[in-house]
Order: sequence, then C-alpha cells, then structure tokens
Amino acid sequence: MSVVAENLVWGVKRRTIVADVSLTVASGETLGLIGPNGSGKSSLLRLLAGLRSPLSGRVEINGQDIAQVSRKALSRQVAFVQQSAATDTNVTVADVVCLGRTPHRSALAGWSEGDEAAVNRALDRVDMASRRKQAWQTLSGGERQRVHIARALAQSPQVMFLDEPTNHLDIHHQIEILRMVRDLDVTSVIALHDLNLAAMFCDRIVVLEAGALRASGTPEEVLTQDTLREVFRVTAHVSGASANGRPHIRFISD
Ligand SMILES: Nc1ncnc2c1ncn2[C@@H]1O[C@H](COP(=O)(O)OP(=O)(O)OP(=O)(O)O)[C@@H](O)[C@H]1O
Repeated sequence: MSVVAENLVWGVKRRTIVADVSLTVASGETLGLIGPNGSGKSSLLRLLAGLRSPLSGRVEINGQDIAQVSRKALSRQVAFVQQSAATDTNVTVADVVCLGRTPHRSALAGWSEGDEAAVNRALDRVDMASRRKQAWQTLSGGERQRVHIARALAQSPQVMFLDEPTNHLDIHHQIEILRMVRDLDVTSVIALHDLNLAAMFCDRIVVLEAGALRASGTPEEVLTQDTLREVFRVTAHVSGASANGRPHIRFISD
C-alpha cells in the first residue's frame, strides 16, 4: 500500500509545526524520517497515520483519502508505534499484544486461532515469546518498547508508522527490529535519530528542518556532509557507499 502526503500543514495557534510537506512512500518501501529535535517528525507521523487532522493538505493510503475512512477501517490497515506509549499497568505482556487484534474482531466474535497465531508470531518476532505471562509493569524500558512493536505487528498492518522505535533498545535489538521492519512486506515510515541506522535500513530518507522538508532521496543522496552540517550542526565524514551500497557517517568531535 502506498502512502502519499500532499501539502500537509499543521500547527498550533500562530505557530506552524508541519509546513507544506509532500511525500510519497511506495508500497513495501521503508522511509526514514530524520531531523533535529523539534523539527516535526512526530507531528508529521501523526498526520500521516490519521491520528491528527491537518489544517490543510491530505493523506492518501492506497489511493484513498484517509479523512474519508473510518477509524476502525483505518486501524485494520495502519499501525502506529508511538514514542513511549502508555499502557494500563495491571496487564500481562500477552494482554497488551492481544489488543493489537481489536480492529479485526467484531463485538460478537470469540478469540480465534488466527488471532492467537498472530499474537504468537508477533511475540516471537520481537524476542518476547517467553515473557507472555510477565506483568507489564515489571518490564524494562526496552522490553516495553518491543512489546509495543509486537502489538503493532499483531494488528497485521499493511502500513506501519514508527516513532523512534529503537529508543531504549540495546544495539542487538535496534538492528533486529529495524531489519525486521525492513523485511516485512509492509510499507513503513520510521522516525529515527541514529543516522547510521537510517542509512543501513531505509530505502529512502526524508530530512525535516523546522517542519519543512529539507531533502529527500536515497541515503547516499541525503546524508551528505553539507546536510549534516547545515541541518544537524555537526561535522562529519561520510564514507562513500560501502559493499552494501550504504553510506557510513563518522562524527568528528573537534
Ligand atoms: N500539541 C502541541 N502544542 C504545542 N506545541 C507542539 C504540539 N505538538 C508539537 N509541538 C511542538 O512542535 C515542535 C515539533 O514537535 P515534534 O514532536 O513533532 O518534533 P520531533 O521532530 O518529533 O522532535 P524530537 O526529535 O525531539 O522527538 C516542537 O517544538 C514541539 O514543542
């Protein structure tokens, strides 16, 4: 399923936070969203996922204007992994992941084998199958993050929006989660701070600066020394595409 945003504008009071952003994500593509703190990544993700309405502009998922699609219908197609999402404390890991099945169930239908299989597969994918009975409030920050990703996977989405999904994760799980998202047959948009991980796992990257789209293209096209200096205010050496065709950034401290 493709995602197309046309001239999205959003803000509060007189402040424009997302400034006329247009982008296209092809079906199955992994798009990285990068930019400094406060550049509008989370705000743009929420607009793309239909969690917030733009002041102007529109979002189409699979050719349909999401403003015309019901919440429930949208949640059968679209999953959103929020930055440090809250969850009721008195539940188990399995309870949280089972919630991912809600959009696919009718009020009268019981829990099906298909639901159970989707939950088990999701727990397996994030390496949490052995913790299904553990109480949510006893999990570490990284484990909670992985369970939230499992809930999104249990939703069997065709489009995933992920806001800093590698927050709290150790390097093994950062790589595992991003590799898994890239390899899923799902269109995804991922806000990321780690530019080398963005280079490794994203097909294309969009750079936001003060709410506006500053650059977009392949990692090699976008992650240039000039962009890093001008947008992120860092000095860095970018080595050309290595064997895997991805640039590598080395930050220079003085
Ligand atoms: N509801 C709101 N009311 C007022 N200001 C807001 C609101 N939502 C976002 N902002 C402001 O808009 C700007 C963009 O926020 P956003 O969370 O989208 O940035 P971000 O790029 O995701 O940042 P970070 O990298 O720090 O997570 C910030 O300055 C933020 O304070």
